[in-house]
Amino acid sequence: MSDDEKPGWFGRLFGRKGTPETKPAEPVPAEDQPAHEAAHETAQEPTDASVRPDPLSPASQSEGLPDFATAADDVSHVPPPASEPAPDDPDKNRIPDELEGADLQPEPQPPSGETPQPDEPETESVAENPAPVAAPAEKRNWWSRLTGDEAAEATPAAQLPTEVQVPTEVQVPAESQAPAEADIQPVDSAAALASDAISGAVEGTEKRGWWSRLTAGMRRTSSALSDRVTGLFTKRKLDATTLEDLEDALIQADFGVETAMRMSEAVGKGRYEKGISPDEVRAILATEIERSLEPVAKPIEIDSAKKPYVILTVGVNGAGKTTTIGKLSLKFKAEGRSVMLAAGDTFRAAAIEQLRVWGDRTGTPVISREQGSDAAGLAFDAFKEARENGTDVLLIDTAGRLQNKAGLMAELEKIVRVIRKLDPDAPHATLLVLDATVGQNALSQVELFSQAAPVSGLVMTKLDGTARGGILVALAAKFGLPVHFIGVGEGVEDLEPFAARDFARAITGLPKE
Ligand SMILES: Nc1nc2c(ncn2[C@@H]2O[C@H](COP(=O)(O)OP(=O)(O)OP(=O)(O)O)[C@@H](O)[C@H]2O)c(=O)[nH]1
Repeated sequence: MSDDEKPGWFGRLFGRKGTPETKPAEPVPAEDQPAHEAAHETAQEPTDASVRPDPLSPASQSEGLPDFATAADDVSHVPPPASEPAPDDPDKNRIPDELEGADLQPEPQPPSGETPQPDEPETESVAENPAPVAAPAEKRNWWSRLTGDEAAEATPAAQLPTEVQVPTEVQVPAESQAPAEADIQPVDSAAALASDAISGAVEGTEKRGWWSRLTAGMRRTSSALSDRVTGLFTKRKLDATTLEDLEDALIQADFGVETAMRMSEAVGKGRYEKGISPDEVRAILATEIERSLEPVAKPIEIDSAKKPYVILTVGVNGAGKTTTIGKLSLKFKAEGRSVMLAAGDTFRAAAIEQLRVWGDRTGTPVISREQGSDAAGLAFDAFKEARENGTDVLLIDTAGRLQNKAGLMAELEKIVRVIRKLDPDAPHATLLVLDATVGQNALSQVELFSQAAPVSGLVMTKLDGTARGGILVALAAKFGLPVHFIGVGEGVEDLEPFAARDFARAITGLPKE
């Protein structure tokens, strides 16, 4: 069979040759979307269809399958956003009246002691030089502590099939507040989470370089891919069947149909009926992957003329937003920048707690309010305070939300509208945090989050929890959005700026150049 006759993935699926993949859709800027007037939202969530963009053809073979995230049950009771605040009231260091109490109505979790005063937001400033973190008596990973399973090494996500992976949610009672002292021991799951991530770095218990972390983190994907390549190309001449099998292996690793076809064609070019070694194939794949990723591997650039440089983080539940903010705050501080955190995930007590602990441990001020406060108002006040303090970077956390829930996405639009009352260019960066273990669902997350917020870059977490790390290449091919950071573990050193060559070599199992 010649090159031309070789059917692609769809061709083999439907018995046709070379069916082209659906043309990628451009992410839609929030400004181009009809304004969701939050006050007009009803408590009833619209159906998926009402928020999907223009009927797109399936972007992948997994589209149309159940959304992995719809199994989550912690968002259905979030009420719609309400009206906007008055931005022209500069002296109020609290939620503007128009916003006060009008937004999230979480499940009641009354604190055990005093009732927080809505007009006096809890604003925590932590000393710039935190005490060293105490060594935990026994270092176990988060999942094993949560489950009590000593043997558990893999993350929960790593143990579930892609389609049903719903990130672990741990509800922490509101009364579990983090003490202000810097030498605290974790008092709850959220605190433990942040504490573990930081303590690994502070104590230097795992002093490994990034390449070692990256290759270890990518091992599930690289082993699966490498094994297939070895199996396919050892002592075999290259023919159409071998290339089809390679294409299938690449699709299984979530590279996307179009990219998989392009990569297998690159391997086959001029080599039909000749021998090719597995290492040569890996090298060709690595070159193709690097070529795809090079244009999107862009570091985040903090414009120091903007004080603060406002970074909004968005994403679905459990994608790793809060953890990423904690890790980024350490990086920015290490660069000599002053940082402030805004606990805009006002929906989940554990998330507020988690960010406070990150703040305590990294010596970063955290603006937080009681659970259920209005997130847009909090973001507005944090921005104002950071500006008054001359803070370099303000990182705003937001509640996890499913990309197909219109009410929650409208709330995100509201946060953006509200902070733009202080600076029309804000947020200066909007990072969409994507959990690699969700596979092809990440494509729809990019599309739909881009409609609610001006997504300017991606952070991909949990590449260590999946054998389908090729999704990053599929995302690059489809959207071309900058990839700023990738995460390969829970530790603070497991998030690093994205480098195309390193990633390409790690995912194909090649040594560092
Ligand atoms: N294995 C692994 N786990 C990660 C990574 N990044 C984050 N996590 C874990 O993912 C879990 C969820 O992270 P969070 O930061 O709480 O996620 P979130 O997006 O803020 O969650 P919500 O508040 O529910 O929206 C935590 O257990 C993190 O430690 C990563 O790169 N690898």
